[in-house]
Amino acid sequence: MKKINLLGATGSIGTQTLDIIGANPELFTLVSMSAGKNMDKVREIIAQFKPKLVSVLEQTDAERLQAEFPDVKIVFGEDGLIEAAVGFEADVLLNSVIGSVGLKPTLAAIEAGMTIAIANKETLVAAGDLVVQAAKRHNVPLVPVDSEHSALFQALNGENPKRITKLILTASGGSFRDSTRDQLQNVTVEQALAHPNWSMGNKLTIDSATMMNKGLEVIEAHHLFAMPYDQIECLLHKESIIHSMVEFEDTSVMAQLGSPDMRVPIQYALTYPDRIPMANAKRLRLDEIGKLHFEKMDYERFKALAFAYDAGREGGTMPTAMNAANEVAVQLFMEGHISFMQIEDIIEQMMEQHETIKEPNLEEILETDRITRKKVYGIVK
Ligand SMILES: NC(=O)C1=CN([C@@H]2O[C@H](COP(=O)(O)OP(=O)(O)OC[C@H]3O[C@@H](n4cnc5c(N)ncnc54)[C@H](OP(=O)(O)O)[C@@H]3O)[C@@H](O)[C@H]2O)C=CC1
Ligand SMILES: CC(=O)[C@@H](O)[C@H](O)COP(=O)(O)O
Ligand SMILES: [Mn+2]
Repeated sequence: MKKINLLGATGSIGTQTLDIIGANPELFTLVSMSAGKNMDKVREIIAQFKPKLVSVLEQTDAERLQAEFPDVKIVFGEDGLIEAAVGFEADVLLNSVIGSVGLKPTLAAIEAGMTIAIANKETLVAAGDLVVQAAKRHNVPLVPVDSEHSALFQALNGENPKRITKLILTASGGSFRDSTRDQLQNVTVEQALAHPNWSMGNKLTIDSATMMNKGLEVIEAHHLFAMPYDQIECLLHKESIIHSMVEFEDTSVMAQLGSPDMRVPIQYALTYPDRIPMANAKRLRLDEIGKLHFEKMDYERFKALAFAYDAGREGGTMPTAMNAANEVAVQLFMEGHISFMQIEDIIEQMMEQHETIKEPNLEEILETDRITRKKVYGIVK
């Protein structure tokens, strides 16, 4: 029986993780969880999964929940999130919170010696070196949940990493993949939220539309697989059937395929190195799909992806600043304060202004994140 602590339990990855836990009660149990503000969902989860501890964002919500569920320990805020990550000697932290707020709980869980199943890519972008170094120091596995990285992880199973020539991340192109840059001037939030293949949380769906998601994933891959940026390539693949590929010295290419269903990589992260059957999943029928399409990535069209390569190559606190600028800009776009194209402008401006700290410590990373967010709010005001 694997004891799981789940951050972001009310979100897209969180609820799909709960589906897997619920479908396999003899294998997995939910010990501790966190949520943000969705209290209706929290009540449902407590009733079904009976976790020992629940962390929420706001103190007032925590007090109300505590009165309703006296047998559950209810905590809140940043400290609560850390407690939810490390509590009760659980075996695995599945981190599916959104944003760099996931960094401190991840480091705490690594220090507690837990296996980390990581969906929360912003943490790896903001502080990949720190997280990977800590995981090595504590001999803790970092198991990817993100579909592309799970694909790479699977394609690399049993391979000699020295023989890799490149990692190929596939990209759907997002909601505006068939639009020119001119056509993006007045697009709406609703249009940006219409992803062609995946049903995901709002922030990630917008990231996919700007192609910043692929940029975050390039940096994520750099850290998870210790691969130089020159050996990480992105390829447009509209169907999201090939989830990513690895090319080796002998020219062989290993790909992982499947219908777009995040429960597959989530479950694999929980059962690795084993596999178990997947309830109600659609089997891949290539004879029905017929054709798969591939296009060269256009870095002029998808500027945010080019920014991410720049930030990754610069290293230090530059990816931290880029990520923080993106998180705030996406929020401001969703709230109607800026246009879609201004997301890129803000990221570019913040990266130009940022003075990189090489080999930053945790405080320097947190300070970069805080200052960048403040600057973005400042310019938009
Ligand atoms: N969705 C997907 O298919 C995939 C997601 N990922 C990554 O997984 C992570 C989660 O994505 P996704 O599930 O889509 O996101 P969602 O927006 O659906 O869920 C985010 C979760 O985090 C909680 N949350 C939001 N803000 C805070 C905060 N400040 N403090 C504590 N908790 C907070 C939310 O709580 P509440 O809703 O209660 O407010 C919710 O539980 C992201 O890093 C994303 O990039 C990676 C690959 C695929
Ligand atoms: C499901 C998943 O892993 C997302 O991160 C996905 O990658 C989004 O797809 P695109 O960014 O390729 O549109
Ligand atoms: Mn992905």
